[in-house]
Amino acid sequence: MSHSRKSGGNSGSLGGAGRGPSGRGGSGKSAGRRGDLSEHGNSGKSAGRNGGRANSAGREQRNGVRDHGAGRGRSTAPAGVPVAVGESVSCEIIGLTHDGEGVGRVAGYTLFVRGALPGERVQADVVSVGKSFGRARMTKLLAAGLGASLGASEGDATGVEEDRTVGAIRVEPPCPIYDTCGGCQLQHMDYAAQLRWKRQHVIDNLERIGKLTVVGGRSASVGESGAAGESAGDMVSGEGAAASNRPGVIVHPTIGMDEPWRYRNKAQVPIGVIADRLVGGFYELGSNDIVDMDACLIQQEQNEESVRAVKEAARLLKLSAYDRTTGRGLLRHVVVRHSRSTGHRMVVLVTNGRDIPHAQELVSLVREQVPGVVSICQNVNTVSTPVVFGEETRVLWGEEYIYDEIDGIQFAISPRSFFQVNPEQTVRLYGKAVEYAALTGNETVVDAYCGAGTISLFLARHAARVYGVEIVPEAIEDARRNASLNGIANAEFDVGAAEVIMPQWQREGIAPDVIVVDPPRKGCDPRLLETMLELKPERIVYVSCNPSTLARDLRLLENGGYRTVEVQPVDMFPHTGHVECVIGIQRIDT
Ligand SMILES: C[S@@+](CC[C@H](N)C(=O)[O-])C[C@H]1O[C@@H](n2cnc3c(N)ncnc32)[C@H](O)[C@@H]1O
Repeated sequence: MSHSRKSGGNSGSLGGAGRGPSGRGGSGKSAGRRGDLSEHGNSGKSAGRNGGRANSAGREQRNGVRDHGAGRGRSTAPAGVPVAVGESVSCEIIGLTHDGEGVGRVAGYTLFVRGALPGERVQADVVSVGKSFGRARMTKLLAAGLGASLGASEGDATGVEEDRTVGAIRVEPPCPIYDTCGGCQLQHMDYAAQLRWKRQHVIDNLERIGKLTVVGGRSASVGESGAAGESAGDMVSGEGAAASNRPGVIVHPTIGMDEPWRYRNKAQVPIGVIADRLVGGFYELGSNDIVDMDACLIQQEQNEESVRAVKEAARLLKLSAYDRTTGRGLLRHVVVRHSRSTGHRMVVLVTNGRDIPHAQELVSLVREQVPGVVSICQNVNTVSTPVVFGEETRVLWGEEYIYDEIDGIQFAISPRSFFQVNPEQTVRLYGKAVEYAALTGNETVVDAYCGAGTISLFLARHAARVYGVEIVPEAIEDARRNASLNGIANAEFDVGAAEVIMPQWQREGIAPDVIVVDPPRKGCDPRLLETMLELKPERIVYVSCNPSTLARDLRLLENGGYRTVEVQPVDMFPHTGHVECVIGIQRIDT
């Protein structure tokens, strides 16, 4: 197909780009080891993980343990709510939210219980109550949860068989700071159970929000939308729901990792001050306080080493740390990347201002202490915002990017480019995307939300032509560089919002046979979905990091003449509540 085209569209910040464990929320290890029914309740540890700062009332009244309905809870509850703040209740846990809170029921009222797992019965202190749900923190495990509560087992390709697992699902989290760090949410859950829960979480969203019929699925029993505030359910009408003459959607077992630790190739570490000392680690669960941390079990060791080196150098040179409350201080974040395939490392200092005192000494110290470092960059961010990166990036020493390789394709990655953080699982994720695209070599393919062109280049090996669109200009520069680096001539890229660029392409006569979308957590823009329906590609492949927005978008596609054929969850972020999947979607009249 020939056409003339111009680049255009917005240049965006990376604010909406990030995904993966960024980590608020979490679950506690308060209630102890696998199979241990009663020993570990009421430990001081549980407080850090469970109620955050809002739970002092619960703590004060912990001795007033009682089953729901009797006792001395304070009557702060709205009318008709059967529990009160400070009350200790016993409840059954019937589900798990995406941020790792157990979903409990007390007399029909929903309590989100931090630290509790599906199938367990727990004692919990109520820390807040609202009209439709409340929050509690677990103080004691009363009865263990069994794997059967999580839906079908792994190894069951269709989801039709029932799970036969009866083992307890609670394990001792190996991380020593799991109680306080907000990075992981599921370390206290057996890994096989995590994989089953992730699949079930996808099914629940497809059924509840997408109104899809899933082979072997069950109706979602409890909505999480009220708590999470990010469910897409409200945006979907019941119209066109679950057309009964269509075959059900197959949701495959989650593809997990053989060794689900030390997988992250990128760390993004906030810097702050505790007792006049520069610290860096993660935000404490439910707060803006930074936990100083040198080791993280889901990070590649090389990243820990790089962050440690920067912190030590900054302390030695007496660089100031950014104070979020006053807006003063220099060093805001340290972002590091490591490539297992090339051994290359990148260090990015995100600073509140351009001038770095002793910049050359800093660079020398980092180079001495970080083997394999090929790129030391500075990104300037002077705005009071939770977004990590500012608009200006410059090289302090070495290259502008590092190289990585996935399945024989080389990638140059610059500081602000999105690049999947779990390289081992990325091969599986992209492999599925290519499989569901079912390319013969003759197709025109669009890759919307293409980042640094990663999926595009995988697709280009099997397609006639690939068009990628992405909102971050540097990522598109990377994508173009990556195409030429690999001698791939049949992929081209435009900068801009996919919902703006796609209609332009449509006017220019580009008619894709297959469209791949891989949006950020908020899902696809409605204008993009509309354009996709007008373009009528034979197949759509949706890569999603958020089952609720995925389900919302699938409903719109189904109403527009498409059928969701199969869903493959891939565990990109073990021990966190994040769930990634690839979806094969077919135009009904094909
Ligand atoms: C989940 S990432 C996927 C990147 C890529 N497919 C990959 O696997 O590396 C989502 C990407 O969408 C980009 N993005 C966010 N909003 C966008 C928009 N409206 N139009 C185009 N790209 C957008 C982000 O910058 C980010 O690179």
